[in-house]
Amino acid sequence: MVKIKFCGLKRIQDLEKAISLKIDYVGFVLYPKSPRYVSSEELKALVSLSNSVKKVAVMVNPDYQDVKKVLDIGVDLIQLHGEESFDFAKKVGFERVIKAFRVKEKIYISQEWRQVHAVLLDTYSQYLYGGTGKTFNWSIAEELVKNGFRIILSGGLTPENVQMAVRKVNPYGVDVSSGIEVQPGTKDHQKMEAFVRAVRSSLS
Ligand SMILES: O=C(O)c1ccccc1NCC(=O)[C@H](O)[C@H](O)COP(=O)(O)O
Repeated sequence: MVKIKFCGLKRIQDLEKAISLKIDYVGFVLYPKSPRYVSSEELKALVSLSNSVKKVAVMVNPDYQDVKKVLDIGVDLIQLHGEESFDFAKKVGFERVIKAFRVKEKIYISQEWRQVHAVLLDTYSQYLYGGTGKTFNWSIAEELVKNGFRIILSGGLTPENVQMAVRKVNPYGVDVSSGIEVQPGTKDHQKMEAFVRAVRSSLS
């Protein structure tokens, strides 16, 4: 079954809805310039309510000390969403890292990155690190899956297009943020349900 990650959760009621849908990962954005930013205090409260789901902290070019503090709060995985090096991921611990790569027209990802928990492919923008709501050429993701990468497909997924994406790419997982939102940081519960339904019926 394709794994599902909802990202950019800020509100307790959205987290509770995500948990009730039995998805696999929830993501909290710790990048201060994001409209989906959560503070350490907010993170603590959200993490304490998320027992039955993997908790992912999304960070952009963090210091190792900041990563350690976040792991101490109880998150399971760190999504490195900037230009972090392979050595930095090694220091964090490969099993705890989702490495995001932002795709323009082409991308080369060296084989050593296959050691991390998963590689997340998102859409490149010169203005935003994430949450663009835009798709990229899924053939690039399809190729990396065929080359043995554990890919979480992201960027512009919605309840309407996710089934097509899963059928084309056959990813390990899918990630969505703005496609299930009313506005940045406020999730739409009907869209959350529709997204999960679409993913779970995509292979039948
Ligand atoms: O969502 C953000 O605001 C964000 C800011 C800085 C770094 C990463 C961010 N989001 C990371 C995610 O994993 C999003 O789910 C991903 O970019 C897809 O977003 P969307 O295209 O809106 O589904």
